[in-house]
Amino acid sequence: MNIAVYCGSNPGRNDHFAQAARDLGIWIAVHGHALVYGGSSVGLMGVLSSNVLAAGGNAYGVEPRFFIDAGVAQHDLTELVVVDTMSERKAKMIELADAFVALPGGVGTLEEISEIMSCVRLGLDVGECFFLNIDGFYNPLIELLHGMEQQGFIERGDLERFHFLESVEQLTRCLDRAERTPLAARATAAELAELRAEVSRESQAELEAERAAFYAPLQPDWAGASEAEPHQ
Ligand SMILES: C/C(=C\CNc1ncnc2c1ncn2[C@@H]1O[C@H](COP(=O)(O)O)[C@@H](O)[C@H]1O)CO
Repeated sequence: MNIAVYCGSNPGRNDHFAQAARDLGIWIAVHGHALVYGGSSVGLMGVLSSNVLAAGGNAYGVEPRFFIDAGVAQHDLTELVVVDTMSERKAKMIELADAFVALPGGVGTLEEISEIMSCVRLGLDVGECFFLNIDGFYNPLIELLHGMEQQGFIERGDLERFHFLESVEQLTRCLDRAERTPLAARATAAELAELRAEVSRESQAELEAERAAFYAPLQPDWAGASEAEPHQ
């Protein structure tokens, strides 16, 4: 599956964000998926893509020419698709991807995932829309969406199609399930809540083992330094 990930061009101030980008990148590679992303080497985008590549996965960048000229494109991508405008980039990423994930980020991330939310709401069947809500980063957006529903701007059914997950473990379970489920029969938020409850210590241990196996051949000092406390 081609997984589009939108995230900050800055790393943010919470180390859990980079840890999540790293874990998601490794998971994408180890599980034979491909990353579709904005193509930059900076911030969380850089952490994510470099970990996909380092773990032997495929990463497709879609980068406007002016960012390449500014020197922020990631090196050694599987393919760098060069476009002229930000609008072209968004359209190309939608064309290439089967599922869409927003990690923490700034207004660029919000703009990109908002287009996906809008497509999902209009029933355009672009693919499922996930938010990685690390340490409650997206809680204000959840609140805003509920406010929109209460004020009659969106329907409860719309809300249920935007999936907010609290950890990489929960997200990857849902991505696995999205891959196996025909678009028309994909999960509602209630079903995903049930699935979240099922996420066991075993799946966390599995991810930890994958990460440990990946880092084992590397320098022990920076492998250790990169292992922050697991987040939940
Ligand atoms: C290259 C310049 C400044 C460095 N800033 C960025 N570099 C690369 N990509 C960026 C930059 N700023 C925004 N983006 C794009 O927006 C999305 C994420 O943005 P967010 O606002 O950080 O969430 C992502 O698609 C980036 O491509 C000087 O021109």
